[in-house]
Amino acid sequence: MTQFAVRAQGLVKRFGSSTADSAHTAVAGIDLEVPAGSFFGLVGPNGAGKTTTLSMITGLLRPSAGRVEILGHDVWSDPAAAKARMGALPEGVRMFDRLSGRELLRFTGRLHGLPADVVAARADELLDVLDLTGAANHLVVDYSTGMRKKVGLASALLHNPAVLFLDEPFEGVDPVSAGTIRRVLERYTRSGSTVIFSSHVMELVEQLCDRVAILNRGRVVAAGEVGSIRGGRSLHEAFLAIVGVRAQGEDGGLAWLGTSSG
Ligand SMILES: Nc1ncnc2c1ncn2[C@@H]1O[C@H](COP(=O)(O)OP(=O)(O)OP(=O)(O)O)[C@@H](O)[C@H]1O
Repeated sequence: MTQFAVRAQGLVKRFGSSTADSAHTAVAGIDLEVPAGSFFGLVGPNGAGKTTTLSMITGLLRPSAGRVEILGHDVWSDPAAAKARMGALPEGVRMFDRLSGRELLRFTGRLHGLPADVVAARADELLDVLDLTGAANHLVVDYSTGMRKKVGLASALLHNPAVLFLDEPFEGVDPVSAGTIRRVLERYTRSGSTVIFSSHVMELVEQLCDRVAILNRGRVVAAGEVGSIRGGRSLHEAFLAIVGVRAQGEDGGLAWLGTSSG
């Protein structure tokens, strides 16, 4: 029987009053099944609902409707069990950035209840693998975007979770750091753990993931093995065909753009 790392049923998120005209449905009923051991990509155009979906799945945002399980544990009725099994690198969530990288990892490890010596050893190893040893004693507030992503990834991995959620882990990251992150994730999934990450970089999703879900306007419009979604095309082409691109010339207007007046 397939074991699911993540099972989401009927997830809905409405922002604003549910009755008023101003209510906005960001996620309009999502079902998602991620088999344990998958490298799973969540893709979609801007505003499709990726971050909102990941936030509901990881217990950061309460759904308006629906339920989510992590390895059989309900995220909202049994949060401690579900959260013990997951690590997350959310987008835009503040870190304790007045700590150094090493302090942040040690603090995170102690929050997970790990013994101090285990935390210290794992923190040093993660800092080394992620090329952060040289910056380990610098404040996180002074880190570059790529360094912040890497220390966030280290924090998410420290307690060796079975399921890892990453919201745009490669956004704003240079190719060297992206390669480092990639190697760590590949090493992690080889041991049977599960990664679910959102991205706009189709080439990366195509190379890394075995399964993918395409979101558009708050719904899953395609999901399955990457090969079957691609259907002989590149994932980029499949994405454009499934999501739909505006026909040429439909951009209209902007006749003034590029016609210099002086
Ligand atoms: N706190 C909020 N209040 C109101 N609307 C919100 C809120 N958060 C997200 N939304 C809306 O929900 C929709 C989905 O947003 P979300 O950030 O989940 O999309 P996304 O697929 O992650 O987009 P991107 O690729 O641009 O990061 C958008 O229309 C967004 O404006």
